[in-house]
Amino acid sequence: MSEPAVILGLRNVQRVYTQPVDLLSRLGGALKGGVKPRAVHAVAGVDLDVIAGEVIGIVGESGCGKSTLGRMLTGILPPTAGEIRYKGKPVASLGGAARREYELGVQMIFQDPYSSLNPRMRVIDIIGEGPVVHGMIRRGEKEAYVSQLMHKVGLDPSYRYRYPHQFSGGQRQRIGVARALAVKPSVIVCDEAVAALDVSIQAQVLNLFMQLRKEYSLTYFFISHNLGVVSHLSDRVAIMYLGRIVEIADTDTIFSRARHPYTQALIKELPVLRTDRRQFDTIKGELPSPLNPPSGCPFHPRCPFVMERCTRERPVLKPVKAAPAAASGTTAAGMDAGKRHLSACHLDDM
Ligand SMILES: Nc1ncnc2c1ncn2[C@@H]1O[C@H](COP(=O)(O)OP(=O)(O)OP(=O)(O)O)[C@@H](O)[C@H]1O
Repeated sequence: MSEPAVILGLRNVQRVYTQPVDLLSRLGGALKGGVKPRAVHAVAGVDLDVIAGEVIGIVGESGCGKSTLGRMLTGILPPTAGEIRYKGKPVASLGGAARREYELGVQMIFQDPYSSLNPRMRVIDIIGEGPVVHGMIRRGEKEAYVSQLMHKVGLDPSYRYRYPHQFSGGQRQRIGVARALAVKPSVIVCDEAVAALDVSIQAQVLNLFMQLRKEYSLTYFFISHNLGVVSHLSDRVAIMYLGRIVEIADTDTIFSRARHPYTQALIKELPVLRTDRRQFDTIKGELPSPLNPPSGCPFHPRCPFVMERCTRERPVLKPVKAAPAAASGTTAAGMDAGKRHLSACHLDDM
């Protein structure tokens, strides 16, 4: 069987922020004069192959590094260590036309449809200027091109000379989708793309994503704090905790055979999750500050199954041993990169 095409490959990707002092104080430090900025490992080493055409969901609590990871994928933010590859080539080494192909090929849709669109620009320019500037269409073709894209995303093309404030939240998010599509991307990174919308509108926008996926053969990197939202559209789900992936598997496996206690806790909470909540309040304790991460397994202070080993040794992400009932002749190690079930928990060694 041939290997699946990896469109984005991440190897030990990290992002360290030097935390400015005012941010430090927001993180709870009782800071008086003389405090030096400290390093925050927002993303502390992520290995991941994103397969062309898949929808991969990234889930975790606020502050676990999801947005930072998403921004690194688009090139907005460079990693401080590790490597990101686009279609097999290291992004850091791309220049000229190849760099431009990557930057256009990986587009981002942001959470806030109110602040992510320039209020002084008309929709025709928001959607159409990128393709003109990058030579994908001629200026004279802009009107027809934008009208066609507006139609595709469910907007009335006759509104193309309007400004963002003349649209509802859901419509603005559709403008953001059209702007991303306009430069013909292969990958779309959706960062909490429906979190700011009413629940009924969320469903419409999620359906739009799925419809466009088929039509444009898109790969989605779908970031959300809400496992419920992610489960509806993702082929695979990666669970992040304090800057690292702690479990990853196809969506059905995550729901039927989650191995990591954190994933299990997220699933248990699902019936009580509301889309406007950013914290999972039934998991014991709070997400530790990345300024001062716990020793050993980062989840150990909140884990109901904590063992002595967990307090001193950080478990690595490794293939989950197939349970005898679930093993159907294929071992986890023998499965392709897109299907593997990996978890980072010492319980798996028992
Ligand atoms: N520009 C920055 N400077 C300093 N620290 C930052 C910066 N951006 C993010 N951080 C810190 O990095 C960590 C990860 O933040 P990030 O926004 O990536 O997490 P997240 O999971 O996307 O959270 P949210 O869902 O709230 O956006 C947090 O501790 C955050 O305070």
